[in-house]
Amino acid sequence: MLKLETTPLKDCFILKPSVFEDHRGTFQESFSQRRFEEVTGLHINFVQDNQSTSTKGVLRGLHFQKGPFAQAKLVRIVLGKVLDVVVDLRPGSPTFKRSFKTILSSENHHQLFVPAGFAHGFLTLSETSVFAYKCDRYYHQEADAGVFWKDPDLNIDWEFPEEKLILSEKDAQLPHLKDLGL
Ligand SMILES: Cc1cn([C@H]2C[C@H](O)[C@@H](COP(=O)(O)OP(=O)(O)O[C@H]3O[C@@H](C)C(=O)[C@@H](O)[C@H]3O)O2)c(=O)[nH]c1=O
Repeated sequence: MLKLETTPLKDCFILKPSVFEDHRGTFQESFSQRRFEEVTGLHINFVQDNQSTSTKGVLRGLHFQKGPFAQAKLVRIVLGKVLDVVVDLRPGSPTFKRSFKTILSSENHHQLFVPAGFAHGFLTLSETSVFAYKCDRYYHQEADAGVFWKDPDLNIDWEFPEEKLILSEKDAQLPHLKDLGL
């Protein structure tokens, strides 16, 4: 069984797979194309799987790929706990510039579907995290883009002490929405 829960953002949803537990541990189908299509009605050809590890306080984001390289992503946590944040950057969408945040953890096993045209980021809340995601477009360095995590126009409460955040040099210098003409 795979359950879908809507979010306040258009086309963005949470997937909750069945998790089987026994004396050995747990089992889940972390992705089944057939079940994904049945539950979402979407036919998406995921072509790249990514995995990153982070320590507590690492904030990656908010990222997207520009134009024709925009990626839909199906994101999940393999180990640990993160605050996952998405922003609808699709001009014309009824939820344009609105954000949504949710906890993804190896306890709740939730997955988040991030539509193409969204910016995405996450903050590691556990001592370490292993984050995994599927993308429907290949990585293109030239199309790599992002929005500053603390953009006042987004007003996202990351619920974490700012002085303890760890960012890449690139992410610390990302533009604001208004610099992107959004
Ligand atoms: C994303 C990506 C990065 N790279 C390389 C580029 C760079 O040398 C190194 C680290 O890249 P980054 O610093 O961009 O990695 P990271 O900050 O983890 O980027 C990721 O953040 C999350 C929030 C997302 O949503 C992803 O789509 C992706 O943008 O890995 C690839 O080779 N392929 C890829 O698909």
